[in-house]
Amino acid sequence: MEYLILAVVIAVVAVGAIAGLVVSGRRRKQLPPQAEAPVITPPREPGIGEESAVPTPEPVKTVEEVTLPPAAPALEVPEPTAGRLVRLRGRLSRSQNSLGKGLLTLLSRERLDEDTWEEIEEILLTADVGVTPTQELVERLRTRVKVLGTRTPDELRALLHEELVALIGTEADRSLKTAKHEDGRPAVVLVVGVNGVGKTTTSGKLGRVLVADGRKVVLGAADTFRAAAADQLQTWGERVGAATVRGPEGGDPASVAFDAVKEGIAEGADTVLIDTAGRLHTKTGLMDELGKVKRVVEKHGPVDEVLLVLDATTGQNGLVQARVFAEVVDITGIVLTKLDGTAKGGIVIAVQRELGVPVKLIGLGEGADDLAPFEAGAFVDALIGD
Ligand SMILES: Nc1nc2c(ncn2[C@@H]2O[C@H](COP(=O)(O)OP(=O)(O)OP(=O)(O)O)[C@@H](O)[C@H]2O)c(=O)[nH]1
Repeated sequence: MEYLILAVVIAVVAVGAIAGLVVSGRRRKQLPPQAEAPVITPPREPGIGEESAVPTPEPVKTVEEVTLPPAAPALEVPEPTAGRLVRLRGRLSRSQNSLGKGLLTLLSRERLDEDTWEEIEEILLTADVGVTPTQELVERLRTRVKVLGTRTPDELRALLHEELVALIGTEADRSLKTAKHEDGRPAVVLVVGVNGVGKTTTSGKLGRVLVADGRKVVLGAADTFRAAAADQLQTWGERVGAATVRGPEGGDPASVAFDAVKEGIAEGADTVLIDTAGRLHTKTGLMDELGKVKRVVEKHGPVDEVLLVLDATTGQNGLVQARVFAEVVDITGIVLTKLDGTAKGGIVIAVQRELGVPVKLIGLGEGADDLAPFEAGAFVDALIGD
């Protein structure tokens, strides 16, 4: 009996074991196939010239509202300077009517008696030609008209043209020294004159003339008397992409001028154009201050041009001012402004005679490009017509 019980137990255990093996085999079959092991490639060694650090992904940026600065205004392209006087010749109409046409009418009279010559003289003096040049011109015209005998209008025009051009002079060097020096230093131009003659406007217009001629320009606002003058100059500069150096209102003009040249050197500019004051905050005289500005600027090197701005409408007053300025600084050229608003075009002749310095530029209006290089022939053409 005991054997029987033992046999039954063994049989049960055996059956249980077999059943367990079958079930576990089935289960094993149901397992999903093992996923393939990922291939891990070691990071590539950086090549020559590549970044050694492993690039980290850019942090994700969130969208955020920003106010963009207003777009810079487009730079203006100034008109070329060549031929400006011809383009602006109509602006000389007041001088043309009273000086040019007046002279031609008188010279065309059948009989040129003493009274007529006196009238001719009167016209020249009224147009501010000046006493000595007037006498010289009348003398030459008298002689040449006598030689000519009968006169056609064309002959008279040619004669007057020739004599006026000779009086203005064609020998003087009217070019502006605005090219960079060989050592890389920029040319320095000082713009001087009493207040209200148009210095700041002229500096701005001249900046445009230079930009039109391909120069890189830095402007110096050394007129620290009038804050608006510095603003005005800066606006002129911004229109054509020229930087402006300025100081505090009432500051030292010489120090602004010095800094402007320093900036011009640092920027590799061709020309530094310095607008000076016509009035001062300090008790120092205008002329003392101007002398100081020039001396301080010359610590960088000699000044290349000193342009005296004169208002053509002020006539003989302008000549008095010119003399005073000439004593303090060596004027190298004259700018006659507001010739569009006067019949006194003859001032060109008088002022050159007075100072022995050529008129280099003339202002013929308030427009940005209404400043023209002066040419004797084109000027006389405009006065007496072709
Ligand atoms: N019609 C005419 N007006 C001009 C000419 N040049 C300058 N002006 C005007 O003259 C006025 C005086 O010019 P500014 O440049 O401010 O004179 P400024 O000499 O710098 O004066 P301060 O800064 O006070 O010393 C302005 O209204 C200019 O527009 C010109 O050629 N023709």
